[in-house]
Amino acid sequence: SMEQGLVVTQLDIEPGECIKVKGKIKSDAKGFAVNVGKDSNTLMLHFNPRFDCHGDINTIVCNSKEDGTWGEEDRKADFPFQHGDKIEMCISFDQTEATVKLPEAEFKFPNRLGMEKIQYLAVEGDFKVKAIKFS
Ligand SMILES: CCCO[C@@H]1O[C@H](CO)[C@@H](O[C@@H]2O[C@H](CO)[C@H](O)[C@H](OCc3cn(Cc4ccccc4)nn3)[C@H]2O)[C@H](O)[C@H]1NC(C)=O
Repeated sequence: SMEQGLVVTQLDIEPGECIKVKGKIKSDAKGFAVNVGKDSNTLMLHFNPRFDCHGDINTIVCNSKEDGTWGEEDRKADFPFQHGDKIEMCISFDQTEATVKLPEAEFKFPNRLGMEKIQYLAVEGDFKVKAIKFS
């Protein structure tokens, strides 16, 4: 079965705080995802870089999930990832939007559910987590 990635629950991340995820993209990565929100069924942000999956090539797909139902997808123009990259991303949010900050790029996604805290983090797919930091 699909091996489960890192999951962190019982978090209490507030607006302006940052979740840092450091890791390595596998050399044969098809895609990976970073999910933040309340739990696996209620996501503020599903940040899903796709190298080659679901028919997408080198495309970041972002979405929200409310009570298990996906929202409208938001496909980003930039794709600042390469196979084998070691990356550090910093995820933060406010009442308006979530931000994924990378060294050379920044992505915004609306806080559609008006979430006031992040309690859940999951990293899935072809990404090897090396460290996480909450600040
Ligand atoms: C063209 C008509 C069909 O539309 C397609 O419908 C698919 C099913 O809803 C869309 O794919 C889903 O998009 C979601 C975001 O909107 C999620 O990315 C769905 O994947 C969830 C998921 C995570 N994981 C774990 C994982 C994550 C990354 C890599 C490996 C495993 N397994 N399944 C993914 O299956 C896919 O993005 C969508 N494509 C388009 C162009 O709209």
